Amino acid sequence: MLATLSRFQGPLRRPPDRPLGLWCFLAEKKLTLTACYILQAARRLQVLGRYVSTFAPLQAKVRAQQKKRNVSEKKLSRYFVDHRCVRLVAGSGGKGACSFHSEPRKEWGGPDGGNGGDGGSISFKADRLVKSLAQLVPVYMAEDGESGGSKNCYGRNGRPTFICVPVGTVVKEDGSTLVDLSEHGQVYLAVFGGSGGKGNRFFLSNENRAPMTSTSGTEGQERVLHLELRTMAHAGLVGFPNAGKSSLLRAISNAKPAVAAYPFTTLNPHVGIVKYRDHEQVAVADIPGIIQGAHLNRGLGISFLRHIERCRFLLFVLDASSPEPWNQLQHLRYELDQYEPGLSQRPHAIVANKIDLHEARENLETLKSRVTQRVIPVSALTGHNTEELILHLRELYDGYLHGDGSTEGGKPTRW
Ligand SMILES: Nc1nc2c(ncn2[C@@H]2O[C@H](COP(=O)(O)OP(=O)(O)OP(=O)(O)O)[C@@H](O)[C@H]2O)c(=O)[nH]1
Ligand SMILES: [Mg+2]
Repeated sequence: MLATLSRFQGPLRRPPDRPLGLWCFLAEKKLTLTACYILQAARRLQVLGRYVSTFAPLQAKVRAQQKKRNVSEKKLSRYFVDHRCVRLVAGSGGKGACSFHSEPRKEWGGPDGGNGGDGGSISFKADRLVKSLAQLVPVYMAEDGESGGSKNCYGRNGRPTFICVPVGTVVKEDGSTLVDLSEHGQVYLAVFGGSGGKGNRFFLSNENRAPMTSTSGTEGQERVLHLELRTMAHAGLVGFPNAGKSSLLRAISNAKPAVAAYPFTTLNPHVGIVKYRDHEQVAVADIPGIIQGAHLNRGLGISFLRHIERCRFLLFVLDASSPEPWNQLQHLRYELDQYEPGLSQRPHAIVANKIDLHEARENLETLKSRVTQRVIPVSALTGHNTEELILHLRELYDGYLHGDGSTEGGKPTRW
């Protein structure tokens, strides 16, 4: 017992050769030092605790302050893919098994070969979180069904494959449209998997008590399909290059398309949302510039006009400062009708942009007298009269909700 106690006393035990006064001094110093260490450790922990607790909100604040970087148009055209050709190969069915039941003292167990599983199918699924067809690969192969086994075991079916595509994807085969995936969650079963083969148990009959027949599964369907993405927006900005379409979209919505003083700055459609006080939202798409002869593949051609096809109403953006802006309107209408007859007759408004310039103000009256529709003079640069445009946009949208949208047969699209 004494020995144990003396071991516990450990370092505080006075060595027999040390005088009592010195030993007390050293012991006291040791205690003080230990207390200091404990205090220091506590302080460090406190500091660490404060650091840990304030770190996350601090980071969040920094993150919130960081602006969303504008992706350059060149990069965007790499990421934004609006058409793709894919080969789909569904899974083949599994083989049926040929086997006989085997058990001691049971000589004629009978056939027990199970059927093979069905091959996996491939479907397209519209997903509102997917924005481009860029992630699609050229070939999709679904899983094959498993072969059947003895003891009446059926093979497992191949798992179905779902390819997520953006809402607004049109699936075509040899030029004809198969389906228009215009609603979130809509599924189109593109290729069916092959059916599984039959095991010899399937062929058991009164005439044949020991069938040796089993069939192999059928091949899965194979198809080459063309996918096309058509941007879904309520309004489309249509105009010549440099007319100020992107500047206008920047002025009226939260979108940030690139703006520059050279033609064909915009290479891909951009969608901006115009928000109203009653929480209605109108989607406006900025389409790359069209030039005279675009239908003959001049400029960027008319391949992107497929994005206009989906727009319920159009905003013809004219550079009012250019000589004879009314001619621009004629050419734009002609090009649209070349792509799809009657496309230019959709509900529309004419926007005379760059009204801050002297030449534009001079041309405005002549432009108004030359066209029958309403002309809205605006300046995307200074923001002058954009309110009138936003209000007119709402009128067009209300017209679409109450009449035009329902004539298309579908539900009006809301953002
Ligand atoms: N003075 C003036 N300049 C404008 C106005 N709107 C646009 N611009 C200028 O016109 C040039 C072209 O503008 P963008 O918005 O890129 O024109 P865009 O129609 O989108 O051109 P693309 O993308 O090439 O089809 C830029 O230099 C703008 O600063 C305006 O209201 N007034
Ligand atoms: Mg542009």
